[in-house]
Amino acid sequence: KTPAKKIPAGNRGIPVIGETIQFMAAINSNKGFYDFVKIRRLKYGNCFKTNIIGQTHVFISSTEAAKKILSNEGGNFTKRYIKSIAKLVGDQSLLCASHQQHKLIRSHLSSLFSTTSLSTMVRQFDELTVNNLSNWHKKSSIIILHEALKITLEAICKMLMSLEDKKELEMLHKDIGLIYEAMLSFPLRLPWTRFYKGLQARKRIMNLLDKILEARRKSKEKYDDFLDYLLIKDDQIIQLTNEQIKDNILTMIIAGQDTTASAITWMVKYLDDNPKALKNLRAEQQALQQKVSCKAYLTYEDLNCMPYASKVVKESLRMASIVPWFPRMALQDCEIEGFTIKKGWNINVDAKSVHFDPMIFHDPHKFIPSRFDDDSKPYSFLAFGMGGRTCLGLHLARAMMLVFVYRLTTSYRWKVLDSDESIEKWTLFSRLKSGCPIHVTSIEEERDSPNASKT
Ligand code: HEM
Repeated sequence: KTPAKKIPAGNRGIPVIGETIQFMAAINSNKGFYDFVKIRRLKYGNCFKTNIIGQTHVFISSTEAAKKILSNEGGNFTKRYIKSIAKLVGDQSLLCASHQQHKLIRSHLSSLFSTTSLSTMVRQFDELTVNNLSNWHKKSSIIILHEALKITLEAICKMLMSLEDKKELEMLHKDIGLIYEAMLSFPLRLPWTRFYKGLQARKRIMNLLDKILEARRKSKEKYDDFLDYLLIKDDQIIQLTNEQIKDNILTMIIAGQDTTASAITWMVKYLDDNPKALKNLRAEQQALQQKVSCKAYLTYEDLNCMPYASKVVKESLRMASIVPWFPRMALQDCEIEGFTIKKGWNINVDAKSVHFDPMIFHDPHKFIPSRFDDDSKPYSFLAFGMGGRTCLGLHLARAMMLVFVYRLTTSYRWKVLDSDESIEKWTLFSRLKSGCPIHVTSIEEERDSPNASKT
């Protein structure tokens, strides 16, 4: 006899409103919105049910469930974001497009992330990082998050559409910030709401992209960027429409800037907390510096000579779990690990809890890069998702983190000035509220004056 199916436990809250208020309270607290999930998982176990903004949400946390849902072999699930996110990124965005549209857009976009474009990106990102870091020792403090947001945005905009105009970049920076703040807000279009301000910011960005697209279509010049590739006329390939191009350029900025900058910030903090790991890392990076010192900038191949730094990056991503869960919707009634999942329910893969499962990662709250010396269990490292919706920018994100950490560890020693671990409110991706302020001392100056401190 087959065992009876279970309905996930949980509190559906009060009629209509469900647990929306508790969810919003978590977003608005300095523990971050994941706290909503954490509290319920501790109470109900690895699979629980709740109701947010009129919808049933199940959260599930295990490598087996992650495999079943993310590999989606039975075609039981589709990706689904809450309404406010869908409106802000646009309905042609890769994040929200229908299954068929997604296939078409993803195939266009993934061809852009070739080894050749990654090599160009590494060179460009390194140049931006070197310039940005060059005067840090002259300042009393540096907020890592702010600097990382600046360089990741500049790098991504150059890669996508050769946008380098400082004024336009500044405007874009502000508007992308407004969109982030609106992503988790209640979708009310009233002029004083975060959601409305986010939509206005989206409009301004669309106008800028219209201008860039129009100029590009008229231009005879060759740009070596994503936009040029997307506009190439080829009868064999179905072309993307203007709307598809614009929504997906915005999507790549949104998906790439904040995530990578937050990951860099967490990495700097974890290294400051773990002097032994930092010492190992610095030794590796300084040895590499000796080898590559004849070149002005790092190459993509140089990143292969950073085995320890690669594990530092991976461990930082595990602990930070920047995207804590992955939202999907059940397309039909199905069963996962003995639990009944009804058609139309949202089912979220709780990646953060897999990352902190002591049965998978020993001492999960400790920063131990060497844990990745051996291959990890399938579907246990989920920082970039898995399956057909895996992060498109994962190699780029890793490369940016490696370049950044190389430049930081070979140029400076640093001390974090504020150890507050609060999470910033209203952000979709987990961000340190302090932004990780640091004070740096130059390693080069230290060499020149042997009595300088070596903290
Ligand atoms: C450390 C930085 C990053 C992290 C942690 C990250 C994480 C993720 C995760 C977890 C997903 C999948 C979510 C799901 O399955 O529901 C995703 C999707 C995506 N990411 Fe990233 N990402 C990062 C950087 C980037 C960068 C730099 C880009 C591009 C410039 C990018 C572009 C995308 C896109 C386009 C998708 C949607 C793919 C699809 O739905 O087919 N990401 N990312």
